[in-house]
Amino acid sequence: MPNLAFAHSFWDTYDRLEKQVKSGVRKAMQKFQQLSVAELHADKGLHLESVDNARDPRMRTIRITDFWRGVVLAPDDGSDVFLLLNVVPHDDAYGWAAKRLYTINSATRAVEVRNVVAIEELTPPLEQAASEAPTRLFAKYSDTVLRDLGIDDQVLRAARAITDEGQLEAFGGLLPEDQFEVLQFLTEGFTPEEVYRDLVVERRPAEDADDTGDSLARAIVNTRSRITLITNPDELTEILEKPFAAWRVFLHRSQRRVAYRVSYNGPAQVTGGPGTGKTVVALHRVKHLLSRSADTRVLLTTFTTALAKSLRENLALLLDDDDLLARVQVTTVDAYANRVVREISGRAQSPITDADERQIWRRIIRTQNLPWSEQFLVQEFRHVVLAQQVHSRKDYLLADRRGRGAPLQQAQRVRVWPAIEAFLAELSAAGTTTHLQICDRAAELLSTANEHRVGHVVVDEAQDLHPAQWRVLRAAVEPGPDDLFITGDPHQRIYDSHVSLRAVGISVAGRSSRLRVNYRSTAEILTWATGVIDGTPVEELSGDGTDSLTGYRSLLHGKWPIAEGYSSARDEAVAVSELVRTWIDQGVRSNEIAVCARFNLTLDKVQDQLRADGVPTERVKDQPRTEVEGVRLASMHAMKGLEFQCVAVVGVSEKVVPFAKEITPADVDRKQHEADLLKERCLLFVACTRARDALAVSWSGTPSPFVPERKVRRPSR
Ligand SMILES: Nc1ncnc2c1ncn2[C@@H]1O[C@H](COP(=O)(O)OP(=O)(O)OP(=O)(O)O)[C@@H](O)[C@H]1O
Repeated sequence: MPNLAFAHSFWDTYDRLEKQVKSGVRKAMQKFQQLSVAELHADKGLHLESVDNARDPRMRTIRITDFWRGVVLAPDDGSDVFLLLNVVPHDDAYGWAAKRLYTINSATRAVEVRNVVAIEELTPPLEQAASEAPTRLFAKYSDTVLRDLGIDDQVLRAARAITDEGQLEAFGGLLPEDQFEVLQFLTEGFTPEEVYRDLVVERRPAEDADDTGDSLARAIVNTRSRITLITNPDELTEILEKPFAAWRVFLHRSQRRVAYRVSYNGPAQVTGGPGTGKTVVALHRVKHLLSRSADTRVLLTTFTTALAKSLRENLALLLDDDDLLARVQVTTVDAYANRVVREISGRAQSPITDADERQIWRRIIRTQNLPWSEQFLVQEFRHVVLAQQVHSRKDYLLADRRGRGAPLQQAQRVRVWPAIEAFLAELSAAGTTTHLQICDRAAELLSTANEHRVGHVVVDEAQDLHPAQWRVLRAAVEPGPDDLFITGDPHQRIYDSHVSLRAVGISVAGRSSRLRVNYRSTAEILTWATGVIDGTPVEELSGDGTDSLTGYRSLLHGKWPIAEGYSSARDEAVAVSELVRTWIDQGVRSNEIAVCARFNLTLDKVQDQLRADGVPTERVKDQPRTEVEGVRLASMHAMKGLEFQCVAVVGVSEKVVPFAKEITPADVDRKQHEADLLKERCLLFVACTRARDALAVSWSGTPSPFVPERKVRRPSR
């Protein structure tokens, strides 16, 4: 019986195939497990046939349905592993298969694929253009150095013609994977010795180091980062049934480079737009850190309880080993701080809720007859007093209020400080505190309690963390190599926390990488959603300069999002329910559909309508288990970090997004006004980028000014 293996290019399309095509794939795959090689060739239904003019003579197609073909690499060296490469519509399959060539990398011994036709066509014009250029990107490396790193003749010729990084990136998708990665590493300033150590040695199987007799089967086993080999029938069923766990097995080049880098000489940061795999990278980094020593302990942490729950579930999927899992603490920063204080000081903490906090501020505004809003005082306390650890009137009068909008005159500060004191006195009288104060207490205690520290901290969704939360993370781990690994996206900052990481003792200079390819949403959804941000500059994650979405893209295609207005909220709820039912009729599971809104009240209306129409629903805040059926309903804030096949963002009307109450009037404070507007833009951006295949945005009355419909251009295919 032959063996079967799947290349990562297969999953890129498989996940999105319709049910009937998927079932065709499953049936075809079973034949590979049931028939001998001779029987496979003779099977009429499978129709295993060679491809005319294929550059790789091992290329074959198989019949999946009338309209779909599978593309397979058939061994011709006496080995027995068939490699499934792709599932492609009939008319495109032959073109796809004819241009690709699979080879074995001379250094890593892994299977790589290139678009050989495109490289041949593009190299001569590139050489022509380069003849005029003053420098070439790889001029300083000799042919021998490049060959030792696995670069072969064709790639060497192309590399010699490349003059800058932009050209390399543009060419990259055509080049064999490991070779492209070697070239990327070199352009990023790594020495050939470092590339050899971090990439070649890491991938090349030790036992094969001197073996030159490569067979396709052996190389497939060596290509664990891009190919999964099926060793028993149950595994086949499992892998085809659970396609979205593909991230466990395949990391894309840029992801693997950052997640499995042997070591960083201090804190490292990974940024990237929504869906670029930052969480996936954080999880794999944990796996890598655990593999380095048997007693490594890791704190994997994030912002909200829902995100921590999802990290915990996904880490269990990735590690699948209780002993490894026991060495990782997965929790929110606040819960971690709380636990540290409880364990070290022996006293349980009772933080107040946001609602209680606001109530106290309202009372203080009344009794002290203050001219500021409760929102202003909440922010002043959070972003100045707690952020900068201001403990006295004198310090407050001198405090730097950078990022807080209009300056406060001394006379005004003199009036604010008694309000702050009154607030702190109320907390103390009631025996309570705030989460952020607990963080500071934990940081203080950790600085003298080494035994409570962990070996490494990995932080996901870092963009909303407050300086006090950063301080506790800084204190949780001894400064040094691989102390902190931070992932986040400043375009998804929805709580207005602005931090200079350097100021809290975390410098990521020289250890910062960016992911640019979105693996979640279609290019159509991404283009539309990016229009919500409308090019507004956003502050970098580390607080140094601004961040942009330049180069951010998706390789997937689908339908253009639906953006639709209704005359009343009732009509909108009816239409949304109808759309949800259409998605379900098309085969989408109800738990893969989300409806989200700025307010819970809007969700109540849609929920009533869905129930009346017989559609099961679940509120995300109730934390239903992933497999429980029911359309998920969530506020925009609660959508952070989640994803669904289809998403309806409802109630996106003029008065709701941005929500007037959250926006400081421009005449009161222009800077804060702009910051508040950006926060609301980011919120809508987060909600829209949760959708994988379908996005619908709706409103009643006048649409939100952030709805970009008419301004953005559809991506070309
Ligand atoms: N290497 C991979 N192979 C398969 N799927 C992947 C891979 N990397 C990411 N994905 C998928 O892309 C989606 C987005 O990944 P992830 O949640 O890690 O992105 P993110 O950058 O953290 O997103 P966000 O910032 O929007 O929360 C997930 O469905 C994930 O499984």
